[in-house]
Amino acid sequence: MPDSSSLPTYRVGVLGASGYSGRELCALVTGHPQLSLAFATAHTQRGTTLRVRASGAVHDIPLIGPEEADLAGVDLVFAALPHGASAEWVGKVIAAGARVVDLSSDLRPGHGGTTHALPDGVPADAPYGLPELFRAPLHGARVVANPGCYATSVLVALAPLAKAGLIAPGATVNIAAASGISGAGASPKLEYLFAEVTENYRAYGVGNAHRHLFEMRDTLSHLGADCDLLFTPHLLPVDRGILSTITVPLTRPLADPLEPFRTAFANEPFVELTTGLPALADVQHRNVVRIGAVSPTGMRQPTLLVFSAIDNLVKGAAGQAVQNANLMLGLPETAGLQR
Ligand SMILES: NC(=O)C1=CN([C@@H]2O[C@H](COP(=O)(O)OP(=O)(O)OC[C@H]3O[C@@H](n4cnc5c(N)ncnc54)[C@H](OP(=O)(O)O)[C@@H]3O)[C@@H](O)[C@H]2O)C=CC1
Ligand SMILES: CC(=O)N[C@@H](CCC(=O)OP(=O)(O)O)C(=O)O
Repeated sequence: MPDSSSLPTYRVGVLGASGYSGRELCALVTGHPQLSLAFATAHTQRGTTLRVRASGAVHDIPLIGPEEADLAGVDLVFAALPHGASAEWVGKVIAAGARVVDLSSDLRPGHGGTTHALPDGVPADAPYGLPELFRAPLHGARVVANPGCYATSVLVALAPLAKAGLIAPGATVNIAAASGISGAGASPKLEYLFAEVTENYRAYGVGNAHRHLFEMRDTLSHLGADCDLLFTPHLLPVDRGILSTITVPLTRPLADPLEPFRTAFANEPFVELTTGLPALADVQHRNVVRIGAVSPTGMRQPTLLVFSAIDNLVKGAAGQAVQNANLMLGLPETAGLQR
């Protein structure tokens, strides 16, 4: 790895810095050896200050309106804006000549199931920023679609099985995933208030109604899987983290349930395998996917249970966005990221 003092420094901006992903991005950028934060924007919270901790110090960052941001004066912009609002700003960043990582679903495969036309100049086929599966197109890319948080946890867990032809054709892969409340964004909605979520646990988006199914299906079929997905997200009363429990009907039994993952991820800095079971506490504040697998007994159909844990705000959002930015800018992929 090159000595970081010999690498250039890049100016970056964060759109949506007052949101949960945006705050995490500001902290990561502030602590990154090769990135310098040129601007951070907010919508209703413009004019206020964001306090982040990075490199052992507290930093106060002024939040400006997005219209005031000098898009042409930066090398790269992170767009951490709501779906729908994001594509318009991605178009403005591209027109200003900067690179952009979009954290919303607007540019992802299947566009989160929406049919809205993208603004002029915004590519409908931006590289999907899941480096562990599709690294090559990210090197030097100008626009990258950062994956959804659930999709990251599920796709990293299923890709090795899909690529090895291990998922039984025509079978249903059952995904039960639980997310911390920060996954819903800094929303003032009643259903996310403390008194509603604490001491509680419930499913939502049931019946394959969640927008992440589009990017999961698209990606898995691209990797050669021919299966149905049954995806049921749940709301867990913790701040951050996603645990996905995935039941996979196999084409053949596996002597070592982790073998496909050891082969696929031998050299991946941000994938961890465990012979035990991954837990949220293992991954919070870290840019990792932690995977465990078990072969259940008493099944007629060969089956694998895969468990995948991530921090939704780090590997599921801001950390993955910085990992993508590192690749886009030609920096070491791990620069500025906690493993
Ligand atoms: N939370 C998560 O775990 C993940 C989120 N994502 C995606 O990242 C994006 C950001 O998510 P998250 O951080 O949760 O969202 P938040 O709701 O927490 O934050 C949204 C941000 O966008 C700003 N904003 C809202 N509307 C507009 C607008 N019309 N124009 C300009 N700025 C606006 C808000 O400003 P203000 O607060 O000042 O009003 C805020 O800074 C979303 O697309 C989300 O789906 C992706 C993966 C995981
Ligand atoms: C708990 C919770 O509500 N989570 C969000 C997922 C957030 C995310 O990663 O996805 P997007 O970038 O596609 O919004 C949800 O289910 O909509």
